[in-house]
Amino acid sequence: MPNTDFLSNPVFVALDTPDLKKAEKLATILRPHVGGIKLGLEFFMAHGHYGVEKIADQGLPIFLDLKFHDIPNTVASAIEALFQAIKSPPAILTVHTEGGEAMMRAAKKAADKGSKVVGVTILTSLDQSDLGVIGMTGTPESQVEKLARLARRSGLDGIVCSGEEVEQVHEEWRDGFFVVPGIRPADSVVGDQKRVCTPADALDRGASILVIGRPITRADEPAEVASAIARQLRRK
Ligand SMILES: O=c1ccn([C@@H]2O[C@H](COP(=O)(O)O)[C@@H](O)[C@H]2O)c(=O)[nH]1
Repeated sequence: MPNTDFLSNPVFVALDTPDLKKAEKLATILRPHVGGIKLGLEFFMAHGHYGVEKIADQGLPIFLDLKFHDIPNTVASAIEALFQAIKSPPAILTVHTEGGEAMMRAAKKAADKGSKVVGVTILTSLDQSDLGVIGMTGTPESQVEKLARLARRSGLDGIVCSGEEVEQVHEEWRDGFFVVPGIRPADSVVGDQKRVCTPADALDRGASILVIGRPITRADEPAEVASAIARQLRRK
């Protein structure tokens, strides 16, 4: 069974690097200060399930953020292949909600061996004007609400959304699991994120876990930043 012991510290640090040694070093120094580790496409492309297992050996729950988006058969087969290859299933997996209901159902069924499956709604790097350019009408909030309903109806465990929408969605889906990236402690560099929120605000609004990458991993002292965030969240 996957390690889901992340409720004591809701911070999942995103180790977004293709460098296995660097990821292992960061995992080692951050392990006492975070609740889990998020690995994404650039790490998986470079090291596959072998790399995921190396990081999982450090004992923290793994959120494998591969954002599956394809037809139902392909997504289900990809998840089954992952589960056959990997020693133990990741605690959390992602699919794109825009893949539709049948795809989400197939993903959840394939992942039934123990991973939570959450649906990515509107990426936190997009704002209202970006949605207009790709032909989406409505605000990010209204799109996220609509996609959250679809994810829930499709049997997913929860969604990925920004701190700007999580309160509203949590009101409607009380037992949903809400993953919130786009987290920026006050004064940190926003970079390519557009819908951002501080760690404390995201938690107050109903986030289940917070995904934090560069504000921690690119700090001069990553462990100090992670530990300060954990202390701040514990005081709440
Ligand atoms: O909407 C989304 C979905 C996923 N992410 C991922 O979260 C981290 C954020 O990293 P930062 O360095 O803290 O910006 C990254 O791995 C993304 O792939 C997201 O940002 N937004």
